[in-house]
Amino acid sequence: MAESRRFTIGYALAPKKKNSFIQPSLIDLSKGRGIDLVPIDPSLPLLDQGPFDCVLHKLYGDDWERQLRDFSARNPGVPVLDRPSAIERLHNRISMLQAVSELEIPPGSPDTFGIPSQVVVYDSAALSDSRAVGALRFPVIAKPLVADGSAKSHKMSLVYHRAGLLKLKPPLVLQEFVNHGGVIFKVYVVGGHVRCVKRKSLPDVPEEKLGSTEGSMTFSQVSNLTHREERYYEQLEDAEPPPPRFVTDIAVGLRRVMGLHLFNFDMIRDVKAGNHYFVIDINYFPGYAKMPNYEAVLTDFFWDVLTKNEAAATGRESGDDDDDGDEKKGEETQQPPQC
Ligand SMILES: O=P(O)(O)O[C@@H]1[C@@H](OP(=O)(O)O)[C@H](OP(=O)(O)O)[C@H](O)[C@H](OP(=O)(O)O)[C@H]1OP(=O)(O)O
Ligand SMILES: Nc1ncnc2c1ncn2[C@@H]1O[C@H](COP(=O)(O)OP(=O)(O)O)[C@@H](O)[C@H]1O
Ligand SMILES: [Mg+2]
Ligand SMILES: [Mg+2]
Repeated sequence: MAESRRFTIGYALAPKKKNSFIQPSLIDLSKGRGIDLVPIDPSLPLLDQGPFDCVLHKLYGDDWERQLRDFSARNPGVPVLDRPSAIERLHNRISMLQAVSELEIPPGSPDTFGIPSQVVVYDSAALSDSRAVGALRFPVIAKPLVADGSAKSHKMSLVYHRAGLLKLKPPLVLQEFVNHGGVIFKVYVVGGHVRCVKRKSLPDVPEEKLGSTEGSMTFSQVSNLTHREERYYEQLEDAEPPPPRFVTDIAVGLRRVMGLHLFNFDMIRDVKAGNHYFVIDINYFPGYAKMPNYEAVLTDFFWDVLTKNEAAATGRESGDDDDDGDEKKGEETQQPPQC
């Protein structure tokens, strides 16, 4: 009896990511579908490793990107998830959110979306220049411009008043703080699969405090903090999720515009408008292990990428000119998201 085809996915991940994502449950489920997940050693040349049917990665740095480019040049038929040139825009908090402005969503939903007003500040002098920051309404969140996975890139300040800007260290993005009921919606995208989950966020700034509160408050990765306060759980449970169709439309649009398969985005609902949402953050290859049933979702995705790629390669060999390009590798059926 003929052996069934097995696939090998090489993964290159930082140790923390490897520990959270490469769980025995994922390895076993994938293995059962004929997919072996094999670590890539980033300290050795990528070209000396493999062979791989697909490369999965989240590493930063020019050397790694060069290695991936060389790998793709030598192995043009092997999908690399995702292309470094597509990931690049997510390393800068301005180009990241420009993707949202590029979306064309079919009309029909009563819900609307956008990004908060923001300005980029490259040097300290601009922090006291009213031409640069004068149009912003306070409070604002100061976010490091670069989102490179470092602890520093997640360190933010909620600044209540213009004087609070002076101690900040550019380059950074000043973004208007939006009262949103203390809950964010994290939308995880894995190819065609979309899943929305609720997480705690910064609490609203009461109207009476606006304009009167001095100074600033620093914080980091607030949605990952383990708060025991019941208030948060109540807020989370009570929060009405955004309509699934609306979430899917944004997810599909972002995926097309960015050319990425693996990402999530953070969305908040303006408490004032009620049906207006702001996308505030987009992350490449986020913490999928926190997504319910992530093993099955990722295994299905791997299977789709590998089998469609193989079918395309076979078509190419047999002269069937049906190559619809890298963009379509890993295209799956669209699932409605759940919150
Ligand atoms: O580690 P986790 O599970 O908290 O995942 C982080 C993400 O959390 P999330 O899934 O959105 O709740 C996290 O998302 P946020 O930026 O916190 O919204 C980032 O994607 C982070 O990657 P990096 O530090 O920006 O390179 C992700 O960190 P890495 O696992 O990629 O290091
Ligand atoms: N414009 C905003 N208005 C209100 N809260 C915000 C805004 N931007 C960010 N936040 C809060 O700050 C947190 C971190 O900001 P985010 O841009 O998601 O950075 P990170 O990449 O570190 O997750 C969000 O999860 C949310 O709680
Ligand atoms: Mg975030
Ligand atoms: Mg982020």
